[in-house]
This record gives sequence, C-alpha cells and structure tokens, in this order.
Amino acid sequence: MNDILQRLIETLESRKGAAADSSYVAKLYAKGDDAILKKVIEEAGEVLLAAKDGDNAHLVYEVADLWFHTMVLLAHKGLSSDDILNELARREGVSGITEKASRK
Ligand SMILES: N=c1c2ncn([C@@H]3O[C@H](COP(=O)(O)OP(=O)(O)OP(=O)(O)O)[C@@H](O)[C@H]3O)c2ncn1[C@@H]1O[C@H](COP(=O)(O)O)[C@@H](O)[C@H]1O
Repeated sequence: MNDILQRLIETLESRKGAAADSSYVAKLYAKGDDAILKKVIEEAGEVLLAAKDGDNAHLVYEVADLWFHTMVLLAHKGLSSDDILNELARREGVSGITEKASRK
C-alpha cells in the first residue's frame, strides 16, 4: 500500500488512546459514529460542488477531505483502507460486477 496511506492508518490507530481535546481525530472518535458520518456526508457534498465548478485542484482537495473522513470512519469501526483494497481486489474479474457497472 502507498506509504502515506499506511502512515495515516497508523496515525488514526494511535489517536484511539488520545484525549478528546488533544487532536481533531481524537475529538471525532469521542463524538462517535453520528459525528463522523455527518462529516462524511458534508465532505461528499463538497465533492459534488467542486466537481461542478470545473476547478480540478478544488476537486482534489475535497476528495482528499472525503477520503480522509472515510478513513476515520473505517478506523472507528475497526477497519482500514486494507479492507477496501481487499474488496476491490476481490471484485477484479468477478463476473457481473463490470457488467452491472457498464449498464449505468
Ligand atoms: N488528513 C487529515 C485531514 N484532512 C482534513 N482534516 C481536517 O478535517 C476538517 C475538515 O473539515 P472542514 O473543512 O469542515 O473544517 P472545520 O470547520 O475545521 O471542521 P469541523 O470542526 O466543522 O468538523 C478540518 O479541521 C481539517 O483540518 C484533517 N485532519 C487530519 N488529517 C491527518 O490526520 C492526522 C491526525 O490528525 P490530528 O488528529 O488532528 O492530529 C494528521 O497528521 C493528518 O495526517
């Protein structure tokens, strides 16, 4: 896996024992599922707006925010990007998935 993803996974794990007021991620963990999910939805909305304003640098910035918050959600649930990469790998060559996607 990409080094930055691996380092971020480790940082997200290390925040689990941290005091809520010591960092942004520790605060989100302390607030719980609903607060994390609210950030994911909020960032997804910002991705939508950025995709429509034609500024690709803005889009990259907002997708990074969305990606980061989904990683916080996964970590909070005891999962990580490894689980997503494994799922994507599993789909490679699975009959029906690409067929279904091409119908959209
Ligand atoms: N990659 C990120 C990252 N991307 C975005 N953000 C934060 O996500 C928030 C984005 O939400 P908004 O744009 O709505 O800004 P906001 O108004 O400050 O957010 P809210 O307080 O309203 O939730 C901002 O506070 C950003 O600082 C991040 N915060 C942390 N990281 C990584 O996580 C690591 C651990 O962070 P801490 O727990 O803060 O040490 C850091 O070293 C970074 O590598």
